[in-house]
Amino acid sequence: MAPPAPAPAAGAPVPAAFVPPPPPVAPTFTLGTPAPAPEPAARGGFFGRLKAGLSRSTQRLTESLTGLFQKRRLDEEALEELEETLIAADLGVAASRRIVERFRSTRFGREVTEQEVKEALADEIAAILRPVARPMPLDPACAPHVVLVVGVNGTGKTTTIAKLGQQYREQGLVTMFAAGDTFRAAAVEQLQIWGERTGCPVVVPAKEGADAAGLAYDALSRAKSEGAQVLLMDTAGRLHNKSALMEELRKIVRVIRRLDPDAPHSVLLVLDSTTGQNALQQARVFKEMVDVTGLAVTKLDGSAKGGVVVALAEEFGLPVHMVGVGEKAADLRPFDARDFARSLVGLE
Ligand SMILES: Nc1nc2c(ncn2[C@@H]2O[C@H](COP(=O)(O)OP(=O)(O)OP(=O)(O)O)[C@@H](O)[C@H]2O)c(=O)[nH]1
Repeated sequence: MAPPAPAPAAGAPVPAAFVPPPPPVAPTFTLGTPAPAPEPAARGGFFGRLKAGLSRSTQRLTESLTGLFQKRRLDEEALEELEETLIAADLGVAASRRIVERFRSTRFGREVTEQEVKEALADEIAAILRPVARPMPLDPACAPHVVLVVGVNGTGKTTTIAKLGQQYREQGLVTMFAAGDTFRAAAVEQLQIWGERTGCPVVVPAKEGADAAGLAYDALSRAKSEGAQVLLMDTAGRLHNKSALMEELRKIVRVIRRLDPDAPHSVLLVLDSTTGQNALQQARVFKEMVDVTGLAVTKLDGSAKGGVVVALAEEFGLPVHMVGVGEKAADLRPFDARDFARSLVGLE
């Protein structure tokens, strides 16, 4: 598995994935509506990447399952081992228990094969994920629909904004970025580069350390006056200073509501799947700070802890709007419960 490419730096060559967007096509208003290109190929490609990407997570889970279910009676001991395996694969205690209880009530005492167990597991996992697999609703009539993008630094916020910007532009939507991580010059610069590559104007702070809420206000005023349909706002992610960050995020929300009482229309929390249980903790903390409306789970390619998506679904029930399975704009895709569940347990 190739390691993630480094974040773009000023003057870095343009990655092939971020070629200038093609001419706008008829607008569709949910993220990542599959391109009208040959459907099986597109799906196969994405499913293939998800499967390949999740292989480290899958391996962790299936290695234990293989030893466990070589035509074996599903007794108490086997159920206990199954529960431990699921917890070790980052699915979380609650979801693991729930799945095991379903196994107990439907298959207890029966002789089961590994294949049967995998199929049944995939079904149970998909059942937990299905209610949260929902695309991010977008209403360009809000003029603009404001998406506040929050999360710890390094989880993939800026890249996710860039990918979304590219996709929305391809859908013909006038999209703008706000570089709200005002204390990190590198973050502002990075967003400016992505703005140039994706053709999305970027509102930047007047100086390093400028008030993030002021920047947000300026960005929304400009987006309104320039007729933007979507405004993607980057924010700081300094979790070590939780109370200052909370104050900053709340102030941003207060201030932009002076211009649009319904803003932000979405608060997208970006979580890095490779951090496993940390992602759960981050979700808890950010939910306290701000009214998170949905999740983007990144870096599922190459994560050994992809099972954490199940734990997130079980604990928070927040919509998982999109998942990142690579560096390209097209690698940010809507979350499909069945595909994910089957990939995780190593099924086609
Ligand atoms: N493999 C892979 N890498 C990703 C994915 N999403 C983001 N990345 C990489 O993760 C790294 C961090 O992403 P950023 O977008 O810079 O993260 P950030 O949250 O904005 O972090 P700061 O810029 O530090 O605030 C970059 O190298 C991205 O290319 C993904 O889905 N898969």
